[in-house]
Amino acid sequence: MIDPPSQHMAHLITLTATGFVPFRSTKETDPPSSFSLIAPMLFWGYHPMAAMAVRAFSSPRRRLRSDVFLLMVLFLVSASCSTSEPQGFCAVGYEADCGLSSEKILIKGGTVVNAHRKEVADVYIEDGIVVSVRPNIKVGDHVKIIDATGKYVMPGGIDPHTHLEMEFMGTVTIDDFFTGQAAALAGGTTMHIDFVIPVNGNLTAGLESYMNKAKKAVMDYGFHMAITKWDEGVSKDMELMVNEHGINSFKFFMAYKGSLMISDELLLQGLQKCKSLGAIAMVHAENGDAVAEGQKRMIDLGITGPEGHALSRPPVLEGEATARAIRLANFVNTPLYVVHVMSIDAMEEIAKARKEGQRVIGEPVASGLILDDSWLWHPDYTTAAKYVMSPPIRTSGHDKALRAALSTGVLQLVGTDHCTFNSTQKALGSEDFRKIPNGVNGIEERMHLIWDKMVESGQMTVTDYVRVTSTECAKVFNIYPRKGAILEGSDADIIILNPNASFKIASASHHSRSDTNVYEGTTGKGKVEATISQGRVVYEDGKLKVTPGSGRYIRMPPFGYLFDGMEKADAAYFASLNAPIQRTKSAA
Ligand SMILES: NC(=O)NCCC(=O)O
Ligand SMILES: [Zn+2]
Repeated sequence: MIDPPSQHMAHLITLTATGFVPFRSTKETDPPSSFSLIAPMLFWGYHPMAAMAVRAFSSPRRRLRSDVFLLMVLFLVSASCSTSEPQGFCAVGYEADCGLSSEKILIKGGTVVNAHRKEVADVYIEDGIVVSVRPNIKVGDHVKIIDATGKYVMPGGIDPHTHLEMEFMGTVTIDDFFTGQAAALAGGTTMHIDFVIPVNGNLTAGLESYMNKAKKAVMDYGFHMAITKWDEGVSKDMELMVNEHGINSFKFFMAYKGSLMISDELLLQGLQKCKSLGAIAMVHAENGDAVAEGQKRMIDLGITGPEGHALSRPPVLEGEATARAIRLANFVNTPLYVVHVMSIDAMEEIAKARKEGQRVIGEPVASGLILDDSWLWHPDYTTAAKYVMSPPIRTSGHDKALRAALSTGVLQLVGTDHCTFNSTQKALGSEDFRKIPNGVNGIEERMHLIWDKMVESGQMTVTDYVRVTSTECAKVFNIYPRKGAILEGSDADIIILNPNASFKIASASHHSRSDTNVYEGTTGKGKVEATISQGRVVYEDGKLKVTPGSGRYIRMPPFGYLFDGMEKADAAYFASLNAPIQRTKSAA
């Protein structure tokens, strides 16, 4: 658990976690700039003391007390370190080089896997880019050699669905762009796409706020944007987001009545706007009005615990909203992306639409593929509450059906919806399940869980694993083959996975700031042993080496492959109308 809200805190965590003296910049007199972020290279191996220290700052009350202590320590630490705050961020298109030293790396003898093929080959990396992929590459001195014999060399995972430092249900998700991304890297994910939540409906203010949050980023990231209200300003701002700010997807919440939920009328406006901009419309598909009724029903029945969450929003409400969104997208003739598909009901609506030729993407998440809802009935509140997310984790059987749909191409890519709250935050709903902050962890666990459950079990090929964890996301959001592939010219975001090693998940050793983990105690085969991000080894031998501020904002251009040929379908539609009919005016 590490999350410095500032560079100063990063120094402190380095001290606490490893006992190292913080790296002291030789450029202390330089003016504040993003370069100052490069100084503290955080060597972050797991250490029980670090875990204790981090956990000690988890609960809001303890945090307040410890913040005073931290401020004192920070004052002392900052006296000997650069005091510069991060300025700006490494944005693709603005700065070619963020000033980080590049590494030359040769990964030797592994099985290199892309979504389209696997081959035994070497991979040579220079300046953050894959330079060559072929057998027997010879290199000179000063090249770091990594022996990957017997291991898989794959594109780093891309998580299409995260919520870092999100204000939600009266609190803020506990992982921010530092801890959340560090956790991601430790688990083999090298890029994620987070959701910008507008400020009072204002998109520009929302983006500014998230750009600030992301200043401490340690890996590449992109943004989707939520749409929570509709007027001329929002419509114009959507144009700005796409054409100026590199956002090519907008999310519409059909649930969370009274906060994020939008009406069908707004959804329709939004779908039309997305189509005109070449942006992907995404939906959280649950019938929010019916959920509110279901919640009232449970409370009237005296069901106030976490089980009430699942009982109040059954699969039929997810299926209904999914079907509605699909039909509206069909009416508009624009692609639709359904986030966190949690039930057979929703999955079957997607299957039906795809069979009929509609461009619908279905994203299951790790929790829905792996877990079942029996946890919500656990007698211990803290245990039960950590499984509360929306749509809910379903009864046993939905998970298996979703895995089958993923392996057969009915669903296309896997996210996490990493939206983590610690047990103190989850306790906000101890008297009323409606107040339990919705969300579970997953950003660190996804790559391991999907490997073990899908590949190790024999249900999915290794190439399909790469497709669902990385390549398809890069393609849908139009950043392939820069991301999602190990090809000459691709970004060197790479993992090395040992299929014979094992993993064990535990809150005591994970890198999230949370004190709980919904996969607590889970073991499996297939271990990410090294993560390379932007051409630098950031995770190796169980240790993280991350640099706050080194994460780059990845712009995602509009009109990705899902829009190819859409205009022909539009033309066919107009031709089919057989209208208007020329009528003569009747004499009467
Ligand atoms: N899924 C969830 O429970 N929390 C995050 C917000 C959302 O994606 O609905
Ligand atoms: Zn959602």
